[in-house]
Amino acid sequence: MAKLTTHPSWHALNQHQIEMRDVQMRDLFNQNPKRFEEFSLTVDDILLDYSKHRITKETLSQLFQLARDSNIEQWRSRMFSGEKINITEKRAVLHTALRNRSNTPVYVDGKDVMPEVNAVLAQMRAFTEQVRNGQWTGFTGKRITDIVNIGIGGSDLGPVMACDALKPYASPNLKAHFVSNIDGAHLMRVLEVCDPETTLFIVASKTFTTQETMTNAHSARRWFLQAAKQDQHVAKHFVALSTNAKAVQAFGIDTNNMFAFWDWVGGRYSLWSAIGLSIALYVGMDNFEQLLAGGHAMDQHFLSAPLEQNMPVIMALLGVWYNNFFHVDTHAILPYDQGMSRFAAYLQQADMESNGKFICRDGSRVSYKTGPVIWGEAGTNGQHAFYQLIHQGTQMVPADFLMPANSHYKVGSPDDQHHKILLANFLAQTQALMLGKTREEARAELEAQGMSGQALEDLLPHKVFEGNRPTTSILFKQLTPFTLGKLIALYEHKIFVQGMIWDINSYDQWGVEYGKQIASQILPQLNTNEPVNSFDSSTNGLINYAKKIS
Ligand SMILES: O=P(O)(O)OC[C@H]1O[C@H](O)[C@H](O)[C@@H](O)[C@@H]1O
Repeated sequence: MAKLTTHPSWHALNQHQIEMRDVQMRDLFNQNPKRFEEFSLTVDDILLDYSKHRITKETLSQLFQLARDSNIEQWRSRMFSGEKINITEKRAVLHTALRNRSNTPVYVDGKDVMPEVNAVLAQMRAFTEQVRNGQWTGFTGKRITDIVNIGIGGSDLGPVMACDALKPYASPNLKAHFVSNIDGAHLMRVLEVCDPETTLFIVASKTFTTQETMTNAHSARRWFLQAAKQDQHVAKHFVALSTNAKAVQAFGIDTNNMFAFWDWVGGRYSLWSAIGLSIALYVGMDNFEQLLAGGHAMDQHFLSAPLEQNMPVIMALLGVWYNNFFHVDTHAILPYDQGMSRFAAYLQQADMESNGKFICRDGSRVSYKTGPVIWGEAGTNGQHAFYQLIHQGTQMVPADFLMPANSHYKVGSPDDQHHKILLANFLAQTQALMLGKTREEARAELEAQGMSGQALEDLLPHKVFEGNRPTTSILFKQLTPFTLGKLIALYEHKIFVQGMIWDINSYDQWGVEYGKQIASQILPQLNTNEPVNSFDSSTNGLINYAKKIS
């Protein structure tokens, strides 16, 4: 396959960037009253407005050519059909099969995976219904009031994000807690508010070997047994979500209480699998299946829409445009929805663990930038924290603004203004970032405030906004389970398209493995009193100092 930088479209985009560098979006809007219509797209109720970008029709056509030169359509079929596109781990990448509500067969190694997928969904339904209706009781016969998901990374971030986002659909009888950090504070703060008689622990780990999760799970079991006394009661209070039945058994969880998934589900793509059990318990299986249906609907769009009208493809290409041709370093995720306050954290893993790679699929080093730093915060909180830099800092920060048109919450009075104020802020920010404020406009504004002379001249440069800062607006009707499913799948496919263009393997994570390996070499050193000198001098110094003061 030709290298990315040898495609004619790559070269053309480099040339085109020189023409576009100083083009002002406000001029593009002035020149074309139909810009919004021409640079926006809907999938069901989700509107993607990408008109506030430094792009023209020409830019897009070259970007679509780059996607075609990178064989995006072929790669897309290869992923959906179960080919082992995760080449370093020799695995298929089939989170799409988990939400394949059409039930058409999906083959891995010649075997249709759908019967197994459906069997686990049925097991999840039976279990969640029993817990939610009080039939499943704890060791003293009381119903379950608290669920504690113990997991980290992909076994935590998706469930945390989705439970928070879908809180309006939650059962009033169940509280959901999440323990991920190995810092004992995380577990202890949760246990403090739980009662062992009414708490169900969900040990979520694809590998069932992750140090943080296993340590937390063992400690939770000790805490539980202090009250329950007998090992046999563990069966009522601990379930496992994993691909590793052997390790689950070794931990002491009955495999009847295990919900399986498979090695073709990447950790950061696993919320659709048994890893979503905490979501299903919290909002009910019908709502969980709505989430899956939303993901499936986006899959169908991604598979069938031509590249030019394909939402994930457009988002991916805009990212490539800024990343590789404007050389930006970051991308902000700014949901104007309190329930989505963990969405950026979720996408940090989805995107950065997938596309934070410098090795091409053929083992050579890339000669261009790959994944950007993903970060963000719920609006309007971010406005009062870091938006200053987005408005007037020296670097360009492309940002996605997301918002539901309707809130689940009505606050007090019938003329509740909360949601309108939120929307006004969303719109104001994206407009201001695009328009900026010229020197003339700033001057007129200061004069209108009665300023003049040197005082005005001194203040004037600080009041100018260059604008021309790109944003994507994503507006949707309401944050339902179905819509959340679509949004997550939208970003998953955006990440896929970018990874394929950058010619990297978006589905392994050797960098994370490396950190784990080093931690396991250091841990034994912390259990001795001897001074350590086997590492570099900084690491030795830190270990020895920590020992001295602890
Ligand atoms: O589910 P587990 O096997 O416990 O793995 C939890 C997490 O471990 C590592 O951090 C991986 O890089 C993640 O992709 C994974 O989600």
